[in-house]
Parts: sequence; structure tokens; C-alpha cells
Amino acid sequence: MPSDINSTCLQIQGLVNFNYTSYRYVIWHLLSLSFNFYYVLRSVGGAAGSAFLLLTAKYIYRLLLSPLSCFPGPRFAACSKLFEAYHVLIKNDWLDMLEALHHEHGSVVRIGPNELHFSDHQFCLQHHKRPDLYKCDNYYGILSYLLGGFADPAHHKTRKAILQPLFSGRTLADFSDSGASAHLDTLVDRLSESSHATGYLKTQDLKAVHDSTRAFSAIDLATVLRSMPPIKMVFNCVPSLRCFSPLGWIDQVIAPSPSEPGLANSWTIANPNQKISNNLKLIKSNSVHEKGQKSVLAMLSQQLPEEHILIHALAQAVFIGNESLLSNLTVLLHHLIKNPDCIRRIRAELDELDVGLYGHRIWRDPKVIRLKYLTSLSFTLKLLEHDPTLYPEPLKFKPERWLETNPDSAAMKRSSVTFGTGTRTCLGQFIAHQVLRRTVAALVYNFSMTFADELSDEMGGYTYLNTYPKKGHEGYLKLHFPPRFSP
Ligand code: HEM
Repeated sequence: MPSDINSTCLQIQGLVNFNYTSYRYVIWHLLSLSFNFYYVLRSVGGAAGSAFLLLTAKYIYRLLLSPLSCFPGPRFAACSKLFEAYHVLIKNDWLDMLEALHHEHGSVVRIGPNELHFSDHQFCLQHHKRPDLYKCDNYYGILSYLLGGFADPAHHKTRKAILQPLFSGRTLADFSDSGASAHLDTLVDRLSESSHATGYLKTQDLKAVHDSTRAFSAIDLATVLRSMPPIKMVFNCVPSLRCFSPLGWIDQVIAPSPSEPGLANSWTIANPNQKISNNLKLIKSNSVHEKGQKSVLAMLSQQLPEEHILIHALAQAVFIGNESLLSNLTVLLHHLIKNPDCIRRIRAELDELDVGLYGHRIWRDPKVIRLKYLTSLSFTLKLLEHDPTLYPEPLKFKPERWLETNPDSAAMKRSSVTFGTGTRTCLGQFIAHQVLRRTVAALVYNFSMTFADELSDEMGGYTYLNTYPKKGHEGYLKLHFPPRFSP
């Protein structure tokens, strides 16, 4: 019900703006009352008593006087972010809890002292398209020197203008011709060799990639920081404490220069990583690619001559790009194997290509990325993209839904937030589409994929499907890749 949500939104705006004066009046009274009590209690009860009184006043304000107090939701959530922390960190049921809260209270629920949660898809889309959208600094701010972590829209706009040209058009074509195709050659060769021996890629190799990306506990930490703002405040006040958390590793590699403009919380470079610096020199010196074209990295290094900013941009691609592609491919392969009909349709499309041109190295054919059915493969975000009114049978892996041309499917495509929306839309989405389509084409065409041990995957709850697995709950998708064609 978008119109309801809009009026709710206007109400929030109204409450905050219109009633501001009366609230200010009440707050002043409350504060002066608290201070009077504070001094009385300090003289009688000491520090513990005063702290108790101040906390009580804070919770009373949050419960009864805050502009958000008219919104429904658990009282504990209205008082403290500890409600979210408990469900995220201890009960591990935050998504289920959000769904249950919306079921009970409707489309707008208060989930924190200063936070409302909306379940209305259309409203979320409209909100995210605002050019002045601020990001949640508590969550994204832990990496506030990366484009995706810039909370301030003006700062974000300036940096994005520099990076955007490097993620599209010609650059992309060069990347997929040379870089992506060469990597897929290696992948298919290795899979063909290893399928006879172990049935899947050497786990050791995968483990190294997995541990340095998916299992990296910065995501856990970001969740902790989001639900427990005081920890982030402590990190902001004493940045050196970051090195005792998983952030220490990232900081060592990509610590920002304290002089960089727009950095809210800058800290000094504790341990600048010489290795990265040397690698960057190598990239700059090897700026001309095999076909006489410049590599993406070389272009980026020209565009962003300051080394520390260049490192931020590269780190972004590694952290965001690697993680997203890896989890998407995992989900895709899992569902493809579970839906052999989808595999048949992809192969039928690939069979229409002129195999004479590239042989079984079909991923090198530029037409691969324009095939209709293969193009439709996608991945939906939990909660936002499981809205049954927009996506009938939301839990079903149904690539066909993206191919229909009726008004409902047009609305569905407009509402898709797989790559974000508005000013923060994913810069790497065209690269991601290319990599995923070519990889799926390479694997589906050349191999008959099966699960290595489906029963144990099922009993384990398919943990590899979790986008951000909790520590100790990471899973590996293990597959057999028997080649379809003899060498
Ligand atoms: C299937 C794979 C991918 C998915 C599903 C995905 C999804 C997203 C989403 C949802 C956002 C918006 C985040 C937000 O609003 O906070 C985003 C941002 C971003 N992504 Fe991706 N991404 C993928 C692959 C990549 C790749 C491969 C790269 C780089 C090579 C990349 C680079 C970025 C960057 C730089 C941003 C920040 C954009 C900005 O803040 O202006 N992504 N991505």
C-alpha cells in the first residue's frame, strides 16, 4: 500500500518538523528536571544513582516523548538497540523477527530508538532514489573511505563521478575480452582435469579464496556495530582499538591518509603495506594490455593518481565485487542443479551458437551475454525481493519470470533492487552480469554438474547459500564436474 506509506512518511516529516517546538519545550523541561534530580542524587547516592537516573530519563524520553513514539513496535526496541543486538548476535533470528514484527504491526515498525523499518517495497524504492540519501554511518561508516561506505551524498557524488566511467562501455568490453575469458579458460581446464580425480576443484585453493573473502568476519563486525552504536563510538574516539578487531587487517592494507577530504574519522597509517604499493607500481608500468589497450587497473591508476585513493578504489572492487560474485554464483549453481529444466533451456540456447567459431570455449563468443534465457538469470534479495505481490511464488527459482513482457513483469523489473537503486546503484553490475553469464555458459555447456554430497548439504541446511554466513557457519558448495565432451 504505497499511498499509506507515503502518508506515514509525511506524518514522520510532520512530527519532526511541525511539532519540533513543542517537543523542544518538553525536552527542556525533562532535561532540567533530570539535572535537578541528578544533583540531588549525586549528593545522596553517588555516581551509580546518577547514572541510573539519567538512563531512566533517557528511556522515558525514548518511550513516550520521542517523535517516533507513535509508531508501533516492541517497547524494548524503542528503548534500546540492544533489542536488535540480541536477535542478531544471540538468537540469530533477526530476519524472521522483522517479518514477524511486520506481520503483527503492519508496514511500518519501530525497531530502534531512532529507527523505523518499512516492509513496503515501493516506499523503499522511492526512498532510496532520493539524491540526498544519507547512508547509515554506523554500518557503512566502518569503511568510510570506500565509495560504498561514504555516508555523505555530496562526498559520494564527487568520488563516483571519477570512478563511474571506468566501470562501463569500452573498459568493460576490454575486460571481458581479455581478463574474464582468460580466467574462464583456466577454470574450465582445471575442472576438466580435476573432475576425474576428486570430483571438484582442489579444496585447498577454494579454501584460500573463501577464507580471505566470504569467511572474513568484517561482516560480523559490521552487524555488531550496526546494532551496538556505542562500540562504533569507542572506535571513533580511540581508532587504535580497531586493530584488535577484524578491521585491523583491512586498515593495515588500505588505511586512509588523514589528509583525505571528507573523511569523518581519519587515523594515521599504522603499517602501510609495502607489498600493495609495489604491486601498484607494477600495474602502472604494465599499463598496456595484450591487444595494445590499457587494462582497467592501469586506467584507474591514471584517473586516481594519488596512491591511497587508488588503493581504496581497488579494495572496494575486491571486497564488494569478489564477495557478491562468489555468493551469487554459488546460489546460481545450486538452483540450476536443482532445476534441470533450466539447464536444458540454457544448453538449447547455447547450441544455437556457431560452435565452429570458438569450439567448446563458448564463453568467448560475445553473443553469449546477449542470449535471452541466460540473460534472465538473477538472484533476489531476502525480504525486499520476496514480496509475493510483486514476485509470485517468491521462493521458487524461476528465471522465466524475467522474460515475460506483460505490465506485471515490467513492474517487477522496475522494482528489482538486486544491484541497489538510486544514487548508490552498483557500479560493477555490468561486469557482474558478464562474468556470471559467461561463467554459467562455460560450466553448463561443458560439464554435467551434480552435487558432490547432496544429502549432507541438505542435512547441513545448505549453509553455503547464506550470503553473509556467521563465523563457524560458512559452507562450501561442492560439486562434481564430469565433462560432457571427450578431450
Ligand atoms: C552479482 C554481483 C553483485 C551484486 C549482487 C552487487 C550488488 C550491489 C548492491 C546492492 C550495491 C548497493 C549497496 C548499497 O546501496 O549500499 C552495490 C554497490 C557497489 N558495487 Fe556491487 N554487486 C555485485 C558485483 C559487483 C562487482 C563485481 C563490483 C566491482 C568490480 C561491484 C562494485 C560495487 C561498487 C563500487 C559499489 C558502490 C557504488 C556506490 O556506492 O556508488 N559490485 N553492489
